[in-house]
Amino acid sequence: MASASRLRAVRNMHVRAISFGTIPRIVARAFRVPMYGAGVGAGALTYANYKLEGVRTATNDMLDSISSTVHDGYDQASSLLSGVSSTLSSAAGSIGGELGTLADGVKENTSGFVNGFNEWWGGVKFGSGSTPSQERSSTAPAASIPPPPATRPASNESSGNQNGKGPEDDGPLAGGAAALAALTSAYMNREENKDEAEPAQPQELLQLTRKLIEIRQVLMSIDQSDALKLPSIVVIGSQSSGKSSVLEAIVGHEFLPKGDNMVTRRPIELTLVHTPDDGSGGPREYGVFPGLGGQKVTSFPSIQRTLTELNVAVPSSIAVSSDPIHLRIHSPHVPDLTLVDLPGYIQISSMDQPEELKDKISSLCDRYIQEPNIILAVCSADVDLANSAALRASRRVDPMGLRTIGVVTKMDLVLPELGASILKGNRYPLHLGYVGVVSKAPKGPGSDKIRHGGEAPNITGAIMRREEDFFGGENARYFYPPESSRRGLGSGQSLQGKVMVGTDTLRRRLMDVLETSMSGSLNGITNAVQLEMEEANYQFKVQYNDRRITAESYVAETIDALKAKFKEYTTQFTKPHVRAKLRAMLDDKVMDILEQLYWVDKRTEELSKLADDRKLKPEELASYWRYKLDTASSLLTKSGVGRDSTQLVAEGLRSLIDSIAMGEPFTYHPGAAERIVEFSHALLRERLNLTADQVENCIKPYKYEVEIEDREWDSGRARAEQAFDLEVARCESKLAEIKKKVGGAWRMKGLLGYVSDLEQKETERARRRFAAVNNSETSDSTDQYEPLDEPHPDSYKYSAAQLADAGKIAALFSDRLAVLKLRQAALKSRRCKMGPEQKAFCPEAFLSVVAEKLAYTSTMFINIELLEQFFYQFPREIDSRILYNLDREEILRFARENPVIRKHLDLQDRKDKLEQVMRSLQSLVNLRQETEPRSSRNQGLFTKFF
Ligand SMILES: Nc1nc2c(ncn2[C@@H]2O[C@H](COP(=O)(O)OP(=O)(O)OP(=O)(O)O)[C@@H](O)[C@H]2O)c(=O)[nH]1
Repeated sequence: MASASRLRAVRNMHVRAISFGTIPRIVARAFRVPMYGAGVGAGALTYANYKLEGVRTATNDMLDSISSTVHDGYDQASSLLSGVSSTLSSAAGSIGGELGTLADGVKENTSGFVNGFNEWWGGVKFGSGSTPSQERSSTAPAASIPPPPATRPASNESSGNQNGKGPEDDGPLAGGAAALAALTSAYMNREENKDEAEPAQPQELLQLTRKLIEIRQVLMSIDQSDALKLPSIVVIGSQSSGKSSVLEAIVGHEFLPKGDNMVTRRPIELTLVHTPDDGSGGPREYGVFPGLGGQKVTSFPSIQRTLTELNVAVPSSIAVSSDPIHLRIHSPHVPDLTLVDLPGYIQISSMDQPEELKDKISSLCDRYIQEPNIILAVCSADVDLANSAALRASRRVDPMGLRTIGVVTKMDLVLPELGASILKGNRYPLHLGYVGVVSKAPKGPGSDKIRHGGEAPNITGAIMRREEDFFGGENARYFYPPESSRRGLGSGQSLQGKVMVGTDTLRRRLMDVLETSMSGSLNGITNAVQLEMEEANYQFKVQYNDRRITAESYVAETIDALKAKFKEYTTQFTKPHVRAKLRAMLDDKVMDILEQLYWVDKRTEELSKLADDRKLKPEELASYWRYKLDTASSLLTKSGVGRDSTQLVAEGLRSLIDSIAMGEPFTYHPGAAERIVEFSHALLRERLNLTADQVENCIKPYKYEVEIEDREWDSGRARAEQAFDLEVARCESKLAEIKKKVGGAWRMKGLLGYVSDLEQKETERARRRFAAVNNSETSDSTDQYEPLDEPHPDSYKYSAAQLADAGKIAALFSDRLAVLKLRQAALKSRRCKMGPEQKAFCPEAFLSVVAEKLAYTSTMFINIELLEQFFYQFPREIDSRILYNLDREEILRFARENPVIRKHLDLQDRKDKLEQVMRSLQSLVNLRQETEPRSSRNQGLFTKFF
């Protein structure tokens, strides 16, 4: 039997793994009608508001104009500021009459105002005009913080002033101021009657800013290059200087991360979108995190929580990340602004912070304070400005202070006279000036509400009241210079003597500066976008021949291609193909059975001789051989053919699907590939048992009786012959291989003799051992037998064990070849050709016929129960589980997984967005050209501030 198992090992060396080797491997302002010409009809208060704005604008524009005139005469800003007084008084005299006319006109009616304004407009030299909004000034503190009672003119005092003189007494400029005061009073009364929470929000303002903010967002989504950057306001300051409080005061809600352990770890890019209440009942105020799915977050405490989580997610070992958090806040109470909150400058790192943290924060801030951004340098009033990290940083990049606004927080913590002197900016002058605020969020019933999960109230009103209390009353004399001082402006006081206070003033200041800055960037950005757009169009033409694609079309094409590939490969599963595969599997089984029952049986030679006996009738053949044939037939039919054949076909299908899922383009879509494999395998699992049972049932009859026709016998015998030819050829080639290895025929012969001797000696040893065990007297006889091993001529080249192994294998192949040739001859004998009744003489032919019948029947049922079902269901499952199951986001993600498609989509998207931005910019440029005097075009940001 040892020999039998060795022979099986030899046979298995020839058994090719049954596999489907042929399965491929790849199985913006609607430029508001200029406010001066805007329709006025919304009632006296609105009307007064307009006038106030107009007069305020006119007054400030006059000053700007004067300063521009002065500027024309002086090269340096510092010379302007020191030399302005004489020029200013003469300039004031020359335009005072016009302003008086204007103020009178204001008192009369709207058209009077417009006419007066137009007169003034025409009369004043615009050395530095710019957009209508640029000509507007927001630097009038009186508009935001009501003048103190002592100085606040009552409405019936509107024609008077502090000295009890009429406007005429003090000249036209004072007259204008009186008109301004009267309107201020009316305006403030109106403001006081308004919803506390709602700050003064000139609805006509900032359309340009809004459009450019929209454009900025589009540009940011396609390019981070400096050429395509529009300005933003960057908030810098030392830790705890009050940056967050200022931003929250502007927004009107507490929403920024708070905590002791440096909770601002990432830049927060904040876009405020003024969204008037549309009366639809939807949320009036909400935040949107574009990076987190773009859902509306209507609760400011939730926004705060999200921001805190996103910040503290930065590991303390890194402490600061440059990856910005984008947040949009929509509210009827916010202006259109873009702001960036940055981590506060620190002096020294604490124990749990990296040592280089100070430098990291500094370089992060440095990246943001580059042009064209506006720097909001937040300094605490109770800390000497000389120690302000924010001012130091801004000076490095903006030495002239042309794009830096100083915000002095915590004004309540210093004496008012000290606070006012800081705001005058004499020590560290900034052209955009300093604004003093008291922006600490009030604690009150609102806080409790938040703590209990309620909606947070708007804090703007409370902050404004607190600021009014602080900057008004007794302290007003420091922050609101008396009228004589204001007039003093005209008699030579420095512009720097003006102080700006209050969060609302700051808000307006920011709106104005940002708008002016944006407006100044208009031409530059338009040119840059034009260039980028042309380049993108060119690339799109060259690379893709203007062929547009969509993520949806890519998904659809991919699915179609998948189905087509699947269909193509299914041709390998036609019935003849499947039958051939099953036949190959069963033929292999037949060989195993023959080997097991015949080839290792010494009497097989005898069977071959009996076949030559012409007189011997089949029924006369010894029952031994007939019984052997029945056993062989049972082994074949009862070997689990149903399961094995179904498994084989299912494996083929699995390999097919796997090869498709692993091939292009699914190499880019591992998620989809996994899903395809998953559901297809599940489908196969579902069908496997059912099909196997069906097949097993259908082949059941063959387990008991196999009827064979002559025709079937002939082809069975022919196939058996072929199988034997192949087996003989394999044995011969194997022997030739060994012969070559050992060094030729005679050496081979010697080796076989050597092995034969060894076997004989082994047999002798076994015999002696057996005798020794049976005979106690010769108990030590195992040691007595002489050593039988004799050296082989090749033993100097190979070890005895190697020689023995090679020899044994050679002997096995040699024996196998002998028996195969014997049976080959029998198959070709006359008896075997006679027909199926000779089956006991020719078991090879009989088993071949049975294998063919099993393969045929199995194929038929596998085709019906497995293949047809799978081929029908697979394409439908692809549709339902992949195509129809993807939402828009998933489709986009799927398409972008393919780098080729991603590149195509990115360029197409870039081209489209640049074209869209270009259209918006072009309409803004056109509108500006239509609405502006030729001389006032193309002015930069800072011209008006000189
Ligand atoms: N008295 C007073 N306290 C203020 C004022 N503004 C802010 N604070 C307080 O100053 C502390 C720091 O204010 P924040 O706004 O958190 O300062 P910050 O610069 O954002 O701090 P970091 O984000 O840690 O850098 C808080 O306790 C505020 O309540 C103010 O105008 N007056």
